[in-house]
Amino acid sequence: MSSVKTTKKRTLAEDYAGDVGEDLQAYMDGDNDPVVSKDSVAASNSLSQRIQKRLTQLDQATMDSEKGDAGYFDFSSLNMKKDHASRPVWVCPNGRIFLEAFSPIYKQAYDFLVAIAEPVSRPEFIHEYKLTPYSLYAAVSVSIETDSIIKVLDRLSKNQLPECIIKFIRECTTSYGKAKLVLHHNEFYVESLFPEVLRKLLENEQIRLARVKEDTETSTSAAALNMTEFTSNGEFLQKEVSAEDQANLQYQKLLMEDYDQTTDNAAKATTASTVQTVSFRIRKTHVEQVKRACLDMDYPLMEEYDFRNDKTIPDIEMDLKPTTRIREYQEKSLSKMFGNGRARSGIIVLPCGAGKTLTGVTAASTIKKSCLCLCTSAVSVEQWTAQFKMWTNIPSKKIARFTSVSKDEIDKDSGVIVTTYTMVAFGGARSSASAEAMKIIQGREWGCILLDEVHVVPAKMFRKVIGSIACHCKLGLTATLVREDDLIGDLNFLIGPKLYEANWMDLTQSGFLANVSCVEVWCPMTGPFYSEYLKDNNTARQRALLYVANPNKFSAAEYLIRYHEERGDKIILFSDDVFALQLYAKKLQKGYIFGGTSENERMRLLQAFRSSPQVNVVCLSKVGDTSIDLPEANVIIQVSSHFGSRRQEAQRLGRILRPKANASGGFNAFFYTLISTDTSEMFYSNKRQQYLVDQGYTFKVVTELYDKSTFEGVYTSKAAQDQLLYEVLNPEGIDALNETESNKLVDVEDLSRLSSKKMKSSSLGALSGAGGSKYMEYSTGHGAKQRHNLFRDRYR
Ligand SMILES: Nc1ncnc2c1ncn2[C@@H]1O[C@H](COP(=O)(O)OP(=O)(O)OP(=O)(O)O)[C@@H](O)[C@H]1O
Repeated sequence: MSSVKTTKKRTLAEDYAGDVGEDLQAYMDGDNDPVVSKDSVAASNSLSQRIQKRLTQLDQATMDSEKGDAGYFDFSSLNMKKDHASRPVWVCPNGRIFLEAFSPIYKQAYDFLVAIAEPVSRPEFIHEYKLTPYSLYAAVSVSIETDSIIKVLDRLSKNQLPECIIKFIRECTTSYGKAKLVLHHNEFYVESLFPEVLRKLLENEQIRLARVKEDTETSTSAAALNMTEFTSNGEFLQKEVSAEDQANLQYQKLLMEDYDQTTDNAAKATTASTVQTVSFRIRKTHVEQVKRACLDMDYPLMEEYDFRNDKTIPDIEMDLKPTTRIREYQEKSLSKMFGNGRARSGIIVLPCGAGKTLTGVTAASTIKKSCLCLCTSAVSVEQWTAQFKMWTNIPSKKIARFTSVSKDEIDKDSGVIVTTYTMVAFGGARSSASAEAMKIIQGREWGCILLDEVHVVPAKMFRKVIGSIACHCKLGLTATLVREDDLIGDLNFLIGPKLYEANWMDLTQSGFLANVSCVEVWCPMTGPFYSEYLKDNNTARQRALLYVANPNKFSAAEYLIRYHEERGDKIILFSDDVFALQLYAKKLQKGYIFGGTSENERMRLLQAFRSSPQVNVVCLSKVGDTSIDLPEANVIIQVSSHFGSRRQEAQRLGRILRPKANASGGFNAFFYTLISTDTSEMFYSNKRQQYLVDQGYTFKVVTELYDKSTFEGVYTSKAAQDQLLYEVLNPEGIDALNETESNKLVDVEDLSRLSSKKMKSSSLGALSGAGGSKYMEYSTGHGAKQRHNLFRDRYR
C-alpha cells in the first residue's frame, strides 16, 4: 500500500512520462551493473556531449541571426536558386529541411532525406526533417559519402546551401564510418579503407596495447564476395524512377545522378572481385576498450558481420518459404542492412502492424547463423516463434522458446532462441533449467541478435544484455523511436545507427496499413461532476476519475459502440483506469480484460471477440496496449489513457493498423479519443497526439456527436448521474484494483525474484512504468510548451 501513496505524490512532470514495463524499470533502478564499465558510459557520454555541442552551435548560429521576437525563424533571406520551383526541398541554416511531398521526385528525395536526416514531421504536403550528427552518422554507415550528401542536397535544394550546413555535414561525417570492427574467423579486426585512419587510431595507447602486432595486413575484404539478395538502394531508385511520370525522367536522373553514383559505387565496390582494406587484429579481451577509445577519438567503430565467410558458426537450414513475399519497404529496409554483402548492425523503424517480425525473420534467415531474438514479453516470444515457423522452413528442433513459462530444448550446436530481455538480463538466482539455458546463451557466439521494441528497453539493460552476449550483428526493431532523452543517442552506439524509417502515410496509401480516421470527441462535464472536479479538497486521483467517468463521456462511448456495432465493426474500448474500465464494461455489459483477469478468462474473451459475430466489443486496460494481438479490430474508443504518453497513443493506434478489406477506398478504421472538456485531459490529449500528427495523421474534433435531446443511455437520467457521482467519490477497493493491474504487468518469473527491497522502493508509478524517464517531451517546438500563440490560450 505504501507504493500507492507514492503515486499520489507524483509531480506533474512525472505524470507526463510514458510507461515501460516494471520488469525493465527494475533494471533502471538497480545501482550496480557489473557488466557495464563506468568508462564505457563515460566515453559514450563524452561523445554525446561533443555532439550536443555541435548541435547547440548550429542552433545558436541560427538563433543569433534569424530568430524573431515571436520565437519563429525568419528564413526569407534564403538565397533562392533561379529554378527553385522545380526543386523539392528547402535547406535552412538551423539544419531543418522541408520537403514538398507533392513533388514529382518526392520518392527519390524522400529516400535520400530519410537516409541523411531525422524525420520530424511528415504530414500530407510538406515534410520536415532535421540534420543531426546521428542521422549523418547513419548516412555514412550506409555508404553515403560526405561529398555526395552535400552534392545531392544541393541539387535537391531550392536555395543555395547555407555555409554553416556544409560545415556541419563535413564536421559530422569526416570521421564517421571510416573504421569498422569485424569479426573474421572468430577474431576481431579493426578495418578501414583508409590507412591513415588506422595510423591515427594506433596513436592511441589503449588501441596500440590491444593490437595483436603480427597481424597488420592488407586484406581482401570479404565484402567483395557475394552480393546478397538485397541490392543496394541505387537499384531501388531506378525501379522507382521508371514508375514515375515519363516527362520528368530526364530531370530526375540529372538531379539524382550523384546519389545514384554513390550507391552504385557502393554496389560496385561490393560486386568487384577485390576491395583493398587495411586492418589490424585486436585481442578479444580488449574489444570493449578499443570501442571506447575509438568513440572517444570520434571514430565510432561500425560493426559489420561477414556472415558468408564465417565458418566458425554452423549454418542453420533456414530459408524463407517460397510462398513468403516480403514487401517493398521491408526489402528496402533490409537492403540498408545487407547492402554491401555483410550484415550491418542498426535499427529499422517500421510502423505498428507493418511487419517488423517478418523483417527480423528475413534478416535472420539471410544470415542463417545462430540467432537470439529478444522480446519484451512472453506473449511476443510466442508470436515471434510462430512467425519464424510460418515464414521459414526452420526445423522445429532448431528453434526454442526460453521464458518463465516455456523452456524448449535448445539445440546443442546452433539455432534460434526466442526469449525476453528480462530473462537474459536478470541478475538473481535462477532455476536450474534457466541457469542451464543461460549458460548456453552466454557461452555461444551468436550470428545475430534481434532486438524487438528497442525504444522501450532502458539503455542500461541493453548494455547488460549486449555486454553479456557475444554476437556479430545486432538488429533493433521499433515502431516509434520516441525517446527525447539521451538514451536514444545511446541506442545509436549500443546497437548501431538507424538504417531505415518508413513513412506511415506512404504505407497507408499503398494499402499496407489501414486508413484510420482519428477523431477527438469533446464531452462537456456535467455540472455536478465539474463542480466536484474544481474542488481543492478532492485528490488528483478523484479528479482524474471524475473526468474519466463524466456521464457525457460515458454516453458518447455508448453512442459510438451502438453505431459501430450496427456497422458490424469490431471495437476495443481502452481505459487505463481499472475502476473506470469496470464501470464502462459492466454498465454496457461487455467483456473486459485487465491485469487481474485470469489467463483462461482472457483467452475465452479474446477468442469470442475474434470469432463470434455476437461479441464485437472488448474493454481493455493498458495490458492491451501491446501484447494482445487482435487483427480483426477496426475501432478504438479511448476513455482513459496514460497522461501525455505519445508512445501509448501510437501503440494503441497500432492495434487497428492491420490492413482491412475496403471496397469503398475510404476510412476503414476509427480511432476515437473521448475528452472531458475544460479538464487537464485536454492538455494531455494534445501532447499524446503529437507523434501521430508528426506521422501525418489529422485529428478531427467533434463537439456534437449525437442528439442529446433524443439519445437515451445508461447515464442520461439525472438520478443515474447522481448515483455515479456518489460511486466516483466513494470508490470501493480502487487502490487494490490498480495495484493488481500494475503487478500483472510484470513478467511473472521476474516478479517472484525481484528482491523485496526493490518492490518496496518502487512507486506505483514505477510499477506501471510511469516513473521511467522515457517520455520527456519535445523541447524543440513540438510540445505544448512551444504552442503557437493563437492556441496557447485554449490550453491555459
Ligand atoms: N510481407 C508480408 N506478407 C504478408 N503478410 C505480412 C507481411 N509482412 C507482415 N505481414 C503480416 O502483417 C501483420 C503484422 O505483422 P507484425 O506483427 O510483424 O507487425 P509489427 O510491425 O510487429 O506490429 P506491432 O508493432 O503492432 O507488433 C502480421 O499478421 C503479419 O503476418
